[in-house]
Amino acid sequence: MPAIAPSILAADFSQLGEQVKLTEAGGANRVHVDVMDGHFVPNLSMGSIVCKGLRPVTKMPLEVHLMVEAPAKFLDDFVKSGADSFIFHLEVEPEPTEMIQHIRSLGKKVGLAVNPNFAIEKLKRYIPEIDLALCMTVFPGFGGQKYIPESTARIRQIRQWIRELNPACELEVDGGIDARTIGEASAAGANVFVAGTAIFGAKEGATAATKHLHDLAAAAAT
Ligand SMILES: O=C(CO)[C@H](O)[C@H](O)COP(=O)(O)O
Ligand SMILES: [Fe+2]
Repeated sequence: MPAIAPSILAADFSQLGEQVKLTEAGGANRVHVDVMDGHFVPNLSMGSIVCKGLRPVTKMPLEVHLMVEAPAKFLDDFVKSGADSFIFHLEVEPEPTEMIQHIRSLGKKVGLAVNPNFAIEKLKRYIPEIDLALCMTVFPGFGGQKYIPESTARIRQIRQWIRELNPACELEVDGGIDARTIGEASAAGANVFVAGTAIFGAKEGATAATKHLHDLAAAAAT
């Protein structure tokens, strides 16, 4: 079963709780919280206070995507604020085992992300240690970008390694996922789909858009 993770980066922050509930009504499975520090990526976004605000509003797990240079610094505050899982980048932690174990010791799930120009071979050896691999399908830092077509072959390769090394590991895609691209990513082997603009910017509303993406991903799944 595919999972849809609405990225609140694209939500209307004047009514964030309501926006998240709309996606939950459409069958969303987890909330994707994009944390940017202005160093690892050229943009600033949100911190743990957003998780604290959302925690009482939704039953969905809160997944924190750390696009920051020093992810370890922020973990405790996010845990206190109700975060359920952390994704950090292999670019900033080239030897990630200690960080993976630290996140597990906090009782949280752990994901490892790679940017579109990062050698995925370096991710391979850590697949047995993680709960989720995140294949970025845009360069991180901004919502509303276009899916990079070369991502599809990368997704297919990572899925093959996951089958061989750790079949329980999830494969997430993030960036430019919409009704036109989700089928391709799903057919290539992704099973968790982050979508911001395609959900919160949808003419038909966030509930219908979430359901539509879910149906398309399920129909294309291999
Ligand atoms: O990590 C991210 C950006 O760095 C976001 O999760 C991603 O861009 C989602 O936005 P959209 O669906 O609009 O592309
Ligand atoms: Fe993200």
